[in-house]
Amino acid sequence: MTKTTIKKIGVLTSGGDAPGMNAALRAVVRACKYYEIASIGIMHGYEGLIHDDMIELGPRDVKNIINQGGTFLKTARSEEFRTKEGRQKAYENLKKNDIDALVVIGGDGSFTGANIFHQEFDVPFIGVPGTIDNDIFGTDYTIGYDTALNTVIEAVDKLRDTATSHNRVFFVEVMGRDAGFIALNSGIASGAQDILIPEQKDSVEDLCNSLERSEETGKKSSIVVIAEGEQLGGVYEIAKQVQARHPEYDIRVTVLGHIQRGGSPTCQDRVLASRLGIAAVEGLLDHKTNLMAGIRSNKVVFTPIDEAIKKHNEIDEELIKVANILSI
Ligand SMILES: Nc1ncnc2c1ncn2[C@@H]1O[C@H](COP(=O)(O)OP(=O)(O)OP(=O)(O)O)[C@@H](O)[C@H]1O
Ligand SMILES: O=P(O)(O)OC[C@H]1O[C@](O)(CO)[C@@H](O)[C@@H]1O
Ligand SMILES: [Mg+2]
Repeated sequence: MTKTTIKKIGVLTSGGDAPGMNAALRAVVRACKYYEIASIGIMHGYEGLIHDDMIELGPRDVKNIINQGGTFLKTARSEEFRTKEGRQKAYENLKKNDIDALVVIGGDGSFTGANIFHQEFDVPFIGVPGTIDNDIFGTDYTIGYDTALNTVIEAVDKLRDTATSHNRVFFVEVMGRDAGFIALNSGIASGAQDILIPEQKDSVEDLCNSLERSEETGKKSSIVVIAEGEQLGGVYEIAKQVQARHPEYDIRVTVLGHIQRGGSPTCQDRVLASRLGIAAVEGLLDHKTNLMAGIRSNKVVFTPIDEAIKKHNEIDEELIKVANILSI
């Protein structure tokens, strides 16, 4: 199937939604029109392939969505697609709808699914990294990450107001079950006293030392940003352990949760999504497959999907240093 002339591209969004997925969808649909091929939107991620839930899309069908969070196509974490039978059904529906290739907008799991599907049925695909976590190798930024960061700092700025008024210590949990990019960058931008991420070995003792150090120099309230995937047992457990060592601290915990996944995408996410959506279509028309379109040093690049899935962007040590120096 790889060398078939592509006349119709199917596009889906899969995994956790991310602000900017709609802008990517819009770009895919309009690029298809520009290159005079058809596009079809597959609903609910891989579920829509399995259950033949798809809609033909033209340029006007994706109007007024560039500014909207969520995903017009809906998304899902499809258990059935993890099975051979589920993927067989997906392939049959793909043939039935004359779809020649796929654009998969999602995260590492979605790319893994597409890769297995390709190995089994030789369906060409290109991945577009849409996840707030920024945990995908081969791109400096994933779609949704910048918006999520801005949502976090807006929330933490508000928490700072009340923390300061009451002389409190706030522990704020942000998303990132495996990655600390949101925590590290939002923590720096919101002036956190400490930032705990899964990629770093932290301890409650070090955290207490940091809080005590700032207290000694006159600090009356603090914000600690903690990534969801941090290894010390979760934000409530960390707060409990700090409270045990410092009964005098007035501690509060805030879990920002799914608020981080919503909202109108930032300019950066809209532009990124627009560029990558077009690149994915152009790549497929150029008979590229099993690649992810990403952005590196502000240039569109393609990375083998295996690398995008298996390799990891390292946490930038310079950012750790910045966070440490500024929390003096
Ligand atoms: N090994 C696999 N085989 C088949 N399908 C898979 C596999 N891994 C993931 N998928 C499919 O991809 C979907 C999305 O994967 P996952 O839930 O890991 O999210 P993601 O794409 O990594 O996005 P995010 O991490 O941002 O939420 C899964 O629900 C499943 O349908
Ligand atoms: O919406 P769900 O299925 O609870 O998933 C939450 C997870 O999805 C993400 O938002 C994106 O991968 C993670 O940061 C978070 O751990
Ligand atoms: Mg993932």
